[in-house]
Amino acid sequence: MEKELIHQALEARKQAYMPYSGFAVGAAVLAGNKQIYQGCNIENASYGLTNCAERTAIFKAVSEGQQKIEAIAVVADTDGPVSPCGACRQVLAEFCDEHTRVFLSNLHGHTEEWTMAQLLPGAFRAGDMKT
Ligand SMILES: O=c1ccn([C@H]2C[C@H](O)[C@@H](CO)O2)c(=O)[nH]1
Ligand SMILES: [Zn+2]
Repeated sequence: MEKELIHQALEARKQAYMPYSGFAVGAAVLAGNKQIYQGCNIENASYGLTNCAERTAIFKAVSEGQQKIEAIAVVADTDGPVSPCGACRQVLAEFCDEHTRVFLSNLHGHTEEWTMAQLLPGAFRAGDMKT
């Protein structure tokens, strides 16, 4: 499973739209009945509107009715395993539980496995709100 997910993230990375940073990222989300949703980073001339590969993949899964992410892989050309940004960690936390497996890798196959709880300890969740 882990190898296939990382492979799918590598394939998704080929679609990256990154004319401003030149940094291509790919992600693959495992959800539902072993379905995989791929994502790449999509930049914008208004830089702040850039969407990371992780969020692209998550939003694709959710928009297809998958609200429970079982695992995610992320790949980029980094020295060590790529490190997801804070925004993506928070968005991931919305659709993962603390045990969700997170595979972070680079082009050399240097891979680390994290849990969601390790990726964003103390994540803010809807259940925290007293409304
Ligand atoms: O984990 C990460 C880190 C960065 N990026 C993208 C955003 C931007 O397009 C480029 C440089 O930050 O890489 C991702 O997609 N995922
Ligand atoms: Zn991000």
